[in-house]
Amino acid sequence: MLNLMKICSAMSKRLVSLRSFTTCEGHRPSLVHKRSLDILHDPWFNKGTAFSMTERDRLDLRGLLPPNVMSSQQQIERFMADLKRLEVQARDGPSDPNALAKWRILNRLHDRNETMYYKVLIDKIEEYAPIVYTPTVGLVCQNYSGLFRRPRGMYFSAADCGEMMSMVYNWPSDQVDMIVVTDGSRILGLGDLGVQGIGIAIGKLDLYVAAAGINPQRVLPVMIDVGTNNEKLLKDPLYLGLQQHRLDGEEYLVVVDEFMESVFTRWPNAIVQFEDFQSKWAFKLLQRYRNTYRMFNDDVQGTAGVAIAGLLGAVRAQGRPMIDFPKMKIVVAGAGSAGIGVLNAARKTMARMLGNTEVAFESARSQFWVVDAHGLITEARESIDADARPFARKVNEVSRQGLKEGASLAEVVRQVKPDVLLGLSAVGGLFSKEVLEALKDSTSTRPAIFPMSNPTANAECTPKEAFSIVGDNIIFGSGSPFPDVDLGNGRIGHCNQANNMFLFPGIGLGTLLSGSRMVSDGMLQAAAERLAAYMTDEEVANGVIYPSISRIRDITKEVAVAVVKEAIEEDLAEGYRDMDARELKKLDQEEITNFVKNNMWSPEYPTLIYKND
Ligand SMILES: NC(=O)c1ccc[n+]([C@@H]2O[C@H](COP(=O)([O-])OP(=O)(O)OC[C@H]3O[C@@H](n4cnc5c(N)ncnc54)[C@H](O)[C@@H]3O)[C@@H](O)[C@H]2O)c1
Ligand SMILES: O=C(O)C[C@H](O)C(=O)O
Ligand SMILES: [Mg+2]
Repeated sequence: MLNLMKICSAMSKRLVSLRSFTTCEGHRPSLVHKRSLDILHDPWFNKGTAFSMTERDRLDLRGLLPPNVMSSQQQIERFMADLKRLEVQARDGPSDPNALAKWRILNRLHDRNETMYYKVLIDKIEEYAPIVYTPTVGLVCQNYSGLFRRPRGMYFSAADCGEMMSMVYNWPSDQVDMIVVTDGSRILGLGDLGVQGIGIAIGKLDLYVAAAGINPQRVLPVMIDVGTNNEKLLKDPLYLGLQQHRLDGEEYLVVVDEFMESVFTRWPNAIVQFEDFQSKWAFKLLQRYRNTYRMFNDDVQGTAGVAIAGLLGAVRAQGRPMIDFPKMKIVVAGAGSAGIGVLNAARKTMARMLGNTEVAFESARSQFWVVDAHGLITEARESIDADARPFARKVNEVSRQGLKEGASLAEVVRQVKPDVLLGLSAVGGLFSKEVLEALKDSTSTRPAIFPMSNPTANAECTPKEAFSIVGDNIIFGSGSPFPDVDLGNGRIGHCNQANNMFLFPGIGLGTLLSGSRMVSDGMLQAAAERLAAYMTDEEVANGVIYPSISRIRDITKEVAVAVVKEAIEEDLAEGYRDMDARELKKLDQEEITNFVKNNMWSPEYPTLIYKND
């Protein structure tokens, strides 16, 4: 008896200690209010052939499944065998001929069994991120009307004005942590895809689950359908969205304002990521909401951070000290939401390094040359976009360099001999042979080339073109994934993926767990700096300036830790669940890391228990 009491007391102590250290969500039993087929049709609870016999009895599933109980590993193997079989049968998609077929199969798995879907995605992230995310997600959006099967996410249209506050209650989940919203007006470099742009919100949230461990029951993809200016879609009888031209001006703002008010009324702790809004609205909406709501714009702010990390990586790769960054000459092709976001952030970073004075900020401006669809932007241009104006070059300054208003990209590269050539233009092949030849005269020992536009066909150049024309000793980073280049003699030209996927999941997770009411500039800067410092000196010397996608869960955790720390330091952190602001402030670096790790969802089947109420 005494022994039994000792064992019980030891066990209860162990339970208490387990409770205080293990908050991993996957291990808790889940209460389920359904039985039978309702469970099998519910992707949140469905385990398919992995339901144990006792669970099948308890949940009235016996006879509804083949008798053999499979382990989750066996399920994955069966699924993988099917997926691989298809690779030799199907033919569609551009860079990967089977890409769309793979997406279809993965999407069906997503509909049937969320846990298994995310297990596949996490275990094989390198292979399937390019399918559920960039570049295939672009193809999916283009073909969405044909691919649409089961709805996923919410659609708010201009026709719903006045109704949104009640509509948000149609979503089945009382808790929503992450919302990704688009209006479909600039999907990757593919232009206005209208309602079909929902695919981009779904793809981004897939990475939120896979990389940041946001619970898939608490994500919400959203499409705000205010019409489309894509004439082809407007004429297509099968188009799923509103067949009208886009609302603009006040009419547009009324819709987005109502959406924001409605989602934050129901889910005050949610974070809203704006994605793929045309530049014209991207900046305006960011300014309009960023001090009131927990939101950020991924294309403006996420991209800026990823580019800063890449630019600092390029300085390191040249063997120069970081303080040399403000001396870099940078040519940017593209002055849209992404290009201007990068320019603003790079200028601020340079100014900070130079002492953060007004003089430093002013002088940093002269490190950039911006080329858009009309060529080099100078003050001589008749109408300059307000967001691009701070980067318009002075006429006398550029004339000393042999350049003038509207000079071509090749001329600019030839005259400036930049350290970095960065593309966010959405124009495939813009870094032509002529442009890359001109870059051979760069004054840098190791010029950096960043064709960041997506998807693959919109990349300004391929790594093969860059390495073969400019030379082996370059740094290369593209928005879409490309294979490394064989340089011969066992040497590899490394192709980095310079994509905002290395930041947005960590920014979202860090904001959520800190409970910060806003996403501050400091939090974004901390995220970028963490990414910049992530690679070792040896990796950087080998031209590896971003992690491989197989490490995305780790870098995301690290970025989230940096964001939480910064939110605490700025006194913005209000806490998350049991961890209130005061507790949060007491945590050291290791404890913050554990806090983040323990709150990341993993795809493991919980034991299900029936509860009737
Ligand atoms: N890698 C990433 O993480 C990442 C992040 C955000 C955006 N992007 C990509 O960047 C691209 C642009 O996005 P955006 O939101 O800024 O688009 P946008 O339409 O707002 O801007 C495009 C810009 O490119 C300019 N441009 C067009 N033709 C040009 C030419 N021939 N030469 C030079 N400039 C030219 C336009 O004038 C405009 O300033 C897209 O392809 C998008 O997928 C990549
Ligand atoms: O979606 C991506 O792959 C990156 C970026 O947000 C883009 O718009 O291209
Ligand atoms: Mg985007």
